[in-house]
Amino acid sequence: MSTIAQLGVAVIGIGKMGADHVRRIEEVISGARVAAVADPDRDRAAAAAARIEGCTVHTDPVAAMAAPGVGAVLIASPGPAHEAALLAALERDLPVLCEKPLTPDAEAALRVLAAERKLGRRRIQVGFMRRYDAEYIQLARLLADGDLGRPLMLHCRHRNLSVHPYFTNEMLINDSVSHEFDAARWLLGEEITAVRVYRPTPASVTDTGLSDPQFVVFETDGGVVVDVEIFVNSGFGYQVQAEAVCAHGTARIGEAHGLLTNTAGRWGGAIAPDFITRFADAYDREVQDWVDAARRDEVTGPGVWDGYAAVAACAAGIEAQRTGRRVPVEMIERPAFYGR
Ligand SMILES: NC(=O)C1=CN([C@@H]2O[C@H](COP(=O)(O)OP(=O)(O)OC[C@H]3O[C@@H](n4cnc5c(N)ncnc54)[C@H](O)[C@@H]3O)[C@@H](O)[C@H]2O)C=CC1
Ligand SMILES: O=C1[C@@H](O)[C@H](O)[C@@H](O)[C@H](O)[C@H]1O
Repeated sequence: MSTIAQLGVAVIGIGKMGADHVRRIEEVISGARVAAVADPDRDRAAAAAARIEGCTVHTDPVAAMAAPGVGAVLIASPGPAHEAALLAALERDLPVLCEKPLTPDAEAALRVLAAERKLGRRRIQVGFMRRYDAEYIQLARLLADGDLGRPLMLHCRHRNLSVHPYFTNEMLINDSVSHEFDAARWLLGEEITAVRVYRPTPASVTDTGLSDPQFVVFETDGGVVVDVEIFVNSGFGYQVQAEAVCAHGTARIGEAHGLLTNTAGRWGGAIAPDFITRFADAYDREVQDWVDAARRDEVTGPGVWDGYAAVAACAAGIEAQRTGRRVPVEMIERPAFYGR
């Protein structure tokens, strides 16, 4: 097996996540360098490239993919821009790490799936970083061991300090709850079959009409019921918690992260401000794994099928959010190409 000496990565979209991934590739992980960056905001892209020798700056993602030294693509643009970038990367047969959501709707996800199948080999990994988080991995192993018995329910809480002002109700599902859809599929090894969304009297409604918080309930084909409190402008910090209720016990992650203090008649600790802090280790492991696999010409992380399954659940979630009804998830049969 041959291994590429060092992977030259084109990073597409240099916002909050893209800039953090540029730093990670340059300063944290091994085996890769940032060879090109692209953002419609040229100054933003130039600022990220400023201290990186040989890194070219582009406003057009396709030009970045064609730049000298580029052998892989990391997509961190907003969801609606993912399909075009994914198809362009597949046309060049480049390995890709694409931030979630794969796409904002199921039709676009199926076009990406068809393009990868036509290429004839898996090239795309989707950025479901919770699969690389130490606590999630512990929970996954515990459930797989079976000591607690059959999982019956998952209770999840997903709170952000705040989100971008452009965040919408659809993004609450596509960008935020997509993590719980993927985590539940991965933890349980089951597909999601139906989604319902409750909208309590909101704490806030933003200019985009985002009503916050919301409560999402979904079912799996193994009969597990999952509930998710999603509260994206909570104003107090970033919390991602999950509790599995099984036939012979329960298991909980995400309760307290980091230092706990006892002083002056009080105990307490800090809450992470955002995902960049809370999931720093998970992103590092995710990107390192992706680079290592890409250098061997492989994809080992969550792929297009996982991205599509989450998008299909999101589509049902958005319809459920709009109508207040229980909406079944519509999915195609899993192609043999994507294994089991
Ligand atoms: N895995 C995770 O935990 C997280 C994933 N994300 C995902 O990362 C992506 C980016 O999110 P943020 O960094 O928070 O957004 P952001 O708004 O901070 O950054 C997006 C950047 O993409 C640029 N952009 C817009 N259209 C573009 C296009 N067509 N081509 C290239 N660049 C374009 C914008 O100018 C901006 O600089 C989204 O898909 C989001 O869901 C975001 C936060 C955490
Ligand atoms: O992926 C993410 C963001 O896009 C999303 O906006 C947040 O709600 C999530 O917590 C974060 O992990």
